[in-house]
Amino acid sequence: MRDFVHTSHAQRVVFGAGALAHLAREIDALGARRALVLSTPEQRAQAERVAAMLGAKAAGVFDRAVMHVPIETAREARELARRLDADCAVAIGGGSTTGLGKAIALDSGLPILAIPTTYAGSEMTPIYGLTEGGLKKTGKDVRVLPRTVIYDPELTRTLPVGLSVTSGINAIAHAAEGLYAQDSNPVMDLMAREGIAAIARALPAIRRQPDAIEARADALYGAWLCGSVLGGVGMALHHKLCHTLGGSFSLPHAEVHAVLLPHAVAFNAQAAPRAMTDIAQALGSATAPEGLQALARDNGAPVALKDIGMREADLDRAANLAVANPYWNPRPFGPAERDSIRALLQRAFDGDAPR
Ligand SMILES: NC(=O)C1=CN([C@@H]2O[C@H](COP(=O)(O)OP(=O)(O)OC[C@H]3O[C@@H](n4cnc5c(N)ncnc54)[C@H](OP(=O)(O)O)[C@@H]3O)[C@@H](O)[C@H]2O)C=CC1
Ligand SMILES: O=C(O)/C=C\C(=O)CC(=O)O
Repeated sequence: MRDFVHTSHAQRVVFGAGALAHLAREIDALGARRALVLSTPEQRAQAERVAAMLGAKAAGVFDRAVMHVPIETAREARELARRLDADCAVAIGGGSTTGLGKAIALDSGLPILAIPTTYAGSEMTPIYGLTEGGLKKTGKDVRVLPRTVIYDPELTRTLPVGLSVTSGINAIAHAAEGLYAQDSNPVMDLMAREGIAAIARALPAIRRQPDAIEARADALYGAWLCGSVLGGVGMALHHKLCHTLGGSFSLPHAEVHAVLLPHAVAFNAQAAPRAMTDIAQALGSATAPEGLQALARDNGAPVALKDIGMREADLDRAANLAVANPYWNPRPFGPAERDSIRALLQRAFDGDAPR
């Protein structure tokens, strides 16, 4: 048994088909009076339904959430929360909406109740992202950690199959990197293995029948576990590459995770053999990188950066950016490994097998 330190986060999780019905009870349990409901513009109708469920406890709806939380949007939402005298925020949607809630909490300490409708996992982490002047910055602050999370698989039935698959792999990425994180521990490892296995069995079932509630529940359960791993331990090479390509080249978040994960894991294979065994076993595959690429390909997700908007001419700059300020990784990837990272990105660009 390794020595380890584990910090538990205080969060309340309400899980189950139809769990949204407990929303008003959960607002009371938070000790809040007036909730600002957050959503993307496209999910406004759903946010209004949530506000209607809250009745007098709803302070209003702010429907401007977009990916990567532009600072201007965060400021507008903070100001509205102040003007409406909201004492909590309800974020219903994917990681973009949760991220907006976090931006409000970072400034004001307002408690967040998150109702995730994708598998991104942000609701379980104290990590926030903010984009200012075209640059995305991430940080950690326990104030942004949602206090309550309502996981209702009914709300994910409408998530398109393509997004379900890439978002599920986004969640798996948290667990995979958690297994080789510098500060990994046996509790996080358990959650990571179980989370990967739950999502790996859910995605083919969702592809066959997108509104199958059992499969949707499995995927959301997996997202909870994998998100908890991201919230509990550090990120490594894979997340660094995704943040570089998402933040500086505007590639779509979940898709970039789906394409890069097999390649980042292959890069780390020799440095993290125990994690490789765990990932492969959870996927039921011969090796971790093969299993991850097969999970994407067999379920119709993209496997090449060239298919999700990356320009080959930008690969050099992407490699430079990624190695300039590296995250800890079991196999270091600073400026001295720049050519290996450039080669990894080329394989991911072409959709080659990971190695
Ligand atoms: N801080 C953290 O710990 C983490 C942060 N993130 C951040 O979260 C963002 C990505 O999150 P992600 O969830 O992938 O992206 P979004 O929240 O942008 O959601 C992706 C898409 O899913 C659609 N959608 C969401 N729920 C449903 C549903 N139930 N039915 C139909 N469509 C739905 C949205 O549609 P529409 O636009 O119509 O609403 C949107 O187009 C990034 O900014 C990333 O950095 C991700 C993981 C962890
Ligand atoms: O890459 C991820 O899925 C995890 C973390 C982030 O996206 C950080 C953020 O909130 O921008």
